[in-house]
Order: sequence, then C-alpha cells, then structure tokens
Amino acid sequence: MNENQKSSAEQESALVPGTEVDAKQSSAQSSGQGSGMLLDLQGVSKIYGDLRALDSVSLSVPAGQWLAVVGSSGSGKTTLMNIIGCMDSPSEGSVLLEGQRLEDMGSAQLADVRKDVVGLVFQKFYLVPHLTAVENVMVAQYYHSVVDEQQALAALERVGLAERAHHLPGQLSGGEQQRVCVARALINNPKLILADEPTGNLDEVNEKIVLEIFRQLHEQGTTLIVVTHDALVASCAQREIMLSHGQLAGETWNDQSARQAYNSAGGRPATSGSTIPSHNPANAPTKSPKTR
Ligand SMILES: Nc1ncnc2c1ncn2[C@@H]1O[C@H](COP(=O)(O)OP(=O)(O)OP(=O)(O)O)[C@@H](O)[C@H]1O
Repeated sequence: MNENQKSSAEQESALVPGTEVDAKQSSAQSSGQGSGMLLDLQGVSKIYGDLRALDSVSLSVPAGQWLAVVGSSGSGKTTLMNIIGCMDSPSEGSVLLEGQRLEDMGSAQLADVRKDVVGLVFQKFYLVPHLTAVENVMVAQYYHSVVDEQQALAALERVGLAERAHHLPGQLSGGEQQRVCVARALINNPKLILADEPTGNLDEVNEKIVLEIFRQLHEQGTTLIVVTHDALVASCAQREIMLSHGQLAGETWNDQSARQAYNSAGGRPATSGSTIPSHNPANAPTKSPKTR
C-alpha cells in the first residue's frame, strides 16, 4: 500500500470495522461487576418511538462459545449485533464485554474494543473500492498493529481467494467480496467474531469453506456469534437463540456438553422482558451436534 492509498484508506476508515483513526490509548475501566462470561447483556432494550426493537434481553456468552442468533426479518438480530459490536448503544440495560461495562466507556475506548476484541463480518461494511483484496485486509492490520502482506495473503488463501488477492472489489463476485470480509475480520485474531449472515451471498461450496473456518476458529477458542437465516448454518453452532419482535422466543442447545459446562459455570438461559422462553435449555431435548 503506498502513501496515497494509506491516506485514502484513512478517509474511508469509517467503512472498515475496528479501524477508527482517532482511537486513542485505552485505559480500560473494570466495572468490577463482571460475571466471568465474555459477554453479558443485562436487560438490554433498544427503543425507537413505540417500537422495542430489542425488549429487555438478557444473555450471557462464555468465552469460546459458538452461538447462532435466528429469527424472522425485523426481529432485532442486527440491532443486537450492533450493540454487542459497540456500534450502537442500548436505550436501557447494560452490556459487559470481558467484565467491562460498555456504557462506561468513551468513544476512544469503544473504538479500541472494536479494534482489539471484536472481528466483524457484516454485509454493510463494504470493502474500500480502490484497494485490492489483499490491501483491504492490510488496512485492518494497519490500524491494529503492523502491516504484513504475507500474513494478509495467507488469510485470503484461508478463505480460498489466493488467486484473487490482487483484484479490486469491483472485479470480485458478491460471494468473493464476502470472503474478503471474512479474511479481514480474522486477520487480527479477535476474541469475538460477530457475523451477520456470513454465508448469505455464498454458494454451497463457499458456504462450506466459511463454516470450516468458523469450525477451526471455534476449536482455537474464538467466541462466535452468527446471525443466520439458514437452519443448517445455525445447527453448526453449539447454542441457538431465536428472536421474535425483539424478544427471546426460544433457546436450543445443539451441543449438550457445552450446555452442561455453561450451566456448571453459572450460565443462565437467555431471557427477555415479558417473554417466557418457549424452549429453554432446562427442558430442551438432547440433540446431537450436526456435522456438514
Ligand atoms: N434506526 C432505526 N430507526 C427505527 N427503527 C429501526 C431502526 N433500526 C432498526 N429499526 C427497526 O427495528 C426492528 C429490528 O430491526 P433489525 O435490523 O434488528 O432486524 P433484523 O432481525 O436484523 O432483520 P433482517 O433479518 O431483515 O436483517 C425492525 O422493525 C426495524 O425496522
């Protein structure tokens, strides 16, 4: 990446998750009220006028869990992911990430969390159009630590795009662009991957590539939260929650040993305002993990 490209990339950094130019040194504040979970949502609501896009959702996610979030269009999935990813703030309730309350953080600290803890695979975060695939991955490295082209190329190879590394986004298919976004999210080894419809643009072969990467990340201990409309993709997760009209409509465990570990660690079923979950882990039938 030359200096002109860097400068343009800085101007467009708002398009790239975790790359805010004005991020200053974080002085992480501990709330002292952490639950031992990587993520803890406590009565989180998002209110737009009369609409409760999220309605008092409480949800704990331990480090290393693979969670799927399902629900019909407009049920609040993206709203939830935006709040967890520090891109939106709740109208009510608290979000703790690594025991730190997000509402106690200033914008620079939130930018650091986005940069250091979270990797985003969101369709709305487009690639910088005048940078090649590998340069788009290197932008994320640039704002995180140091640029390493070989590492960026390896990340693209991991998503099956070695041959397309030097193409501009406009020269890539929608599915290929999506995979560049996956490579960009992985490049800084985030603890938490938030993926909103990560396989939405992909054919079956590419969907398998992405799911296999998620499986490897899960085995390495990365926490994954994946919004999907695809029941097969959801079934790869250890745990699924379903949203409906901003409320929790169901919770299912696909991995019973993960469920036991979660319960032993003091984890509680997800809940929301006035809804009694129709399907909670206390009475969930045993379901074998599916493989693809
Ligand atoms: N900025 C906003 N102002 C007003 N209403 C909003 C805003 N953002 C989202 N909503 C509403 O909140 C509700 C939840 O939206 P959200 O995008 O979270 O749904 P979703 O489950 O992700 O849907 P989809 O699957 O279609 O992406 C919807 O009714 C949506 O219209």
